[in-house]
Amino acid sequence: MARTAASAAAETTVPILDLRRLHGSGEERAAFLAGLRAAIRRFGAFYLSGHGVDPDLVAQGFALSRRFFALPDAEKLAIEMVHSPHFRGYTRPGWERTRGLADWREQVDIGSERPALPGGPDAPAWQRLEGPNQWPAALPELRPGILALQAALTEVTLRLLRAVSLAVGQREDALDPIVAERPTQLVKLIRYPGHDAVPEDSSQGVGPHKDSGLLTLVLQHERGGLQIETPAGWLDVPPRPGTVVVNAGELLELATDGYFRAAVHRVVTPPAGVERLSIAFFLGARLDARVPVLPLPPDLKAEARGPERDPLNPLFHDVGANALKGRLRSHPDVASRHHADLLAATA
Ligand SMILES: O=C(O)CCC(=O)C(=O)O
Ligand SMILES: [Fe+2]
Repeated sequence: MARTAASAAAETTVPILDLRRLHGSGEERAAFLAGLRAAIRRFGAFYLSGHGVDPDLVAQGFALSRRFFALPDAEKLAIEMVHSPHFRGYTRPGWERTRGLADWREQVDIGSERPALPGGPDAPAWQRLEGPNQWPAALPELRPGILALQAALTEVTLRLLRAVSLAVGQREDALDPIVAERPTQLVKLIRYPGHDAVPEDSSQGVGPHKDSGLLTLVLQHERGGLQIETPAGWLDVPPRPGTVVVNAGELLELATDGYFRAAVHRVVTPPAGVERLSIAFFLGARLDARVPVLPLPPDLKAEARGPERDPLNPLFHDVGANALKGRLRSHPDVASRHHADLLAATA
């Protein structure tokens, strides 16, 4: 049924789903899957409880993040992203862009820890996204701590992805081929400085966007600021103890032919004197895969609107092209230093 602005306005938060119910009785499992489908269809996002990620790993992740951001600028800039053709490393506040405007946050991008591919003139451009991370010499604990967290978040997100397939009437392994062996993993440690530390005319922590992969988990440390766009306006998604926020990404929008739409979301700059830490985990598909359009059952197919057509943000079934699009746009300094040939080709 079409949602009216009035009913959406009554909504104060996105639903909470308990992943333990997926492994409960038949009835619990069915209720979980129905709730999952409804939440992604309606909001593109939800809270997930019962996810089983070790709270100590999460606490350690935030502790490491805090220590990293407290390092002297010279230590952080030693691993600045502009040194990495693979878009890994540190980005200073104001250097990332969303829809052309500066995002007032600093962050470290830590992707799948794999060697660079050989490349060469005929290699597909997405191969440039694979390669080693940059690790700070001044904080050697970061590497094991964040890679352990990345592994735990990958495991739960893959489990959730199988549930998403079931929720739209597929076999649970329907999307396995596009994530087998080498899914795209990205952990982003993020710090949003308070309003006093950003230019006065901006409250853009990160501007409105869709995530380019399959599913994103957002861990928020104490402070809110994340908002999801709904027909009735922006909905706050503050932290809730024991939960993570899950966003559907562009590849799920493509796989369901728009039955699901990726969540448009943003983060608002915290008040003066307050900082906000978050850790986002992005699960994408294999960069060499093509996202299939799943054969939805007729009742769902009838409600699939097709993927959104936004000239400013075309969506690509070729996973590598979709991932590269987002990276080149968000990090123009990396793009012009390492990938000027691609910019010239798409200009
Ligand atoms: O920091 C957050 O809460 C969300 C970050 C986000 O949406 C992103 O980095 O894509
Ligand atoms: Fe995002």
